[in-house]
Amino acid sequence: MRTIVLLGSTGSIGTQTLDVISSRRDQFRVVGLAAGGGNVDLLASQIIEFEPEVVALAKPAAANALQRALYAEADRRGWNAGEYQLPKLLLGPDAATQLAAADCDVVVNAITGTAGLLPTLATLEKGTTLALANKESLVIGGRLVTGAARPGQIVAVDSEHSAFAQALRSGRADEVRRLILTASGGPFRGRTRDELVDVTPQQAMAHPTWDMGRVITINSATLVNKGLELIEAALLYDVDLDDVVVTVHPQSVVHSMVEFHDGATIAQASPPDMRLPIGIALTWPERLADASAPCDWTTAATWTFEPLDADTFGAVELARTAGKAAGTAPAVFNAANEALVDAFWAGRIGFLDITDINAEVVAEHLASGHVADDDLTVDAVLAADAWGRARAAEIVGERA
Ligand SMILES: NC(=O)C1=CN([C@@H]2O[C@H](COP(=O)(O)OP(=O)(O)OC[C@H]3O[C@@H](n4cnc5c(N)ncnc54)[C@H](OP(=O)(O)O)[C@@H]3O)[C@@H](O)[C@H]2O)C=CC1
Ligand SMILES: CC(=O)[C@@H](O)[C@H](O)COP(=O)(O)O
Ligand SMILES: [Mn+2]
Repeated sequence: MRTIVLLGSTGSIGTQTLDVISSRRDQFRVVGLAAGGGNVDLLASQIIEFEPEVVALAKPAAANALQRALYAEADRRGWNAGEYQLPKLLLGPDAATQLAAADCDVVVNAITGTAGLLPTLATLEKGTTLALANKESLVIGGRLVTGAARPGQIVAVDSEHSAFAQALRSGRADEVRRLILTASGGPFRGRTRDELVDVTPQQAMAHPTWDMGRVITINSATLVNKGLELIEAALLYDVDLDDVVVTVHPQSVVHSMVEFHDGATIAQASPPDMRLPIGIALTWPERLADASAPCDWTTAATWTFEPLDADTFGAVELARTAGKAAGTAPAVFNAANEALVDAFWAGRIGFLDITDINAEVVAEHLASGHVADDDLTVDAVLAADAWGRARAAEIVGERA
């Protein structure tokens, strides 16, 4: 029986993780759940269903609503008031970080954005296996995160990085030549810059193959997600950023590949379903039987690969620049992006501005204020994060 703490339980990865667990109660027990507080009804039903001992809520103001939702849910199930025991509640912005340090076998970090950094570090410090969906914490924390982890302590949930881990089992580290990172290309694959000027958030949300949370879906449309994943791959598997190449594979069946020095390429293929990488992350190094359906080899299928249009989708090369600069540069890249995605969502900037303004912000940071890897601290990362957000918002304001 593996005990699980799930951070970000009400989101896309969070709900799919609980879906994996719900039919395997003999293998997993949920001991803690954390959420932001944006969906207390869903959190309440998860609490009743999985009976965690502790629940963390980032917004203290949502606590009363959660308690009301819990009693309403218990009532709906016909339980008497005395039959229902409230779990211990942790409240506030540090609640998920406190929960990450609880006793358990695996912490799944499925929070979105920078808010995942301190929970990631708390999990590693405690010595617990970290099933990492929150790529942002690794990207912005860089060597602070990898340096805090013992070998194998971080297990990737991200589909491409799970694919790398699976393919890497085919050879020794010194036999690896390159990592081939697949990208769906997003909803705007094949379009020119001119054709992207007026696209709307709703169009950007129409991902061709995956149903995901808002930020990662917009990031897939700009290819910022692939930029974050490039840095994530280099950090997780200790390869040079120039040895991670992106190829566009619109079907999202080949989840990534490893090229070895004899010319062999090993790919991991399965229909796009996050329950496979979530399942293997919960049980790593073993596979979780029947986590998802395999490919259907009885019907015709075509898998295509094409080069990335880096002129139209500049985010990957911008990420490579930030990743090579390392230190606080990836934190600024990520923070500016989070602010710019919000601005795009609110209709204050256009789609192309997301990457164009981010490039300005990163360039300014590299010219002044950049803290190098050797001097990196958590405070420096958080300060760079705050600066990146503020500077991006300022430029948005100047353009309004
Ligand atoms: N969705 C996917 O298929 C994939 C996602 N990922 C990565 O996984 C992470 C999660 O993505 P996704 O599930 O799509 O995102 P969602 O937006 O769907 O979910 C985010 C979750 O985080 C919670 N949350 C937000 N802030 C806090 C906080 N301060 N403390 C605790 N919980 C918080 C939200 O709670 P609430 O809304 O209730 O307030 C919600 O449960 C991201 O880093 C993403 O890049 C990686 C690969 C695939
Ligand atoms: C499912 C997953 O891992 C996402 O990160 C996915 O990769 C997004 O697809 P894109 O390739 O469009 O960014
Ligand atoms: Mn991914």
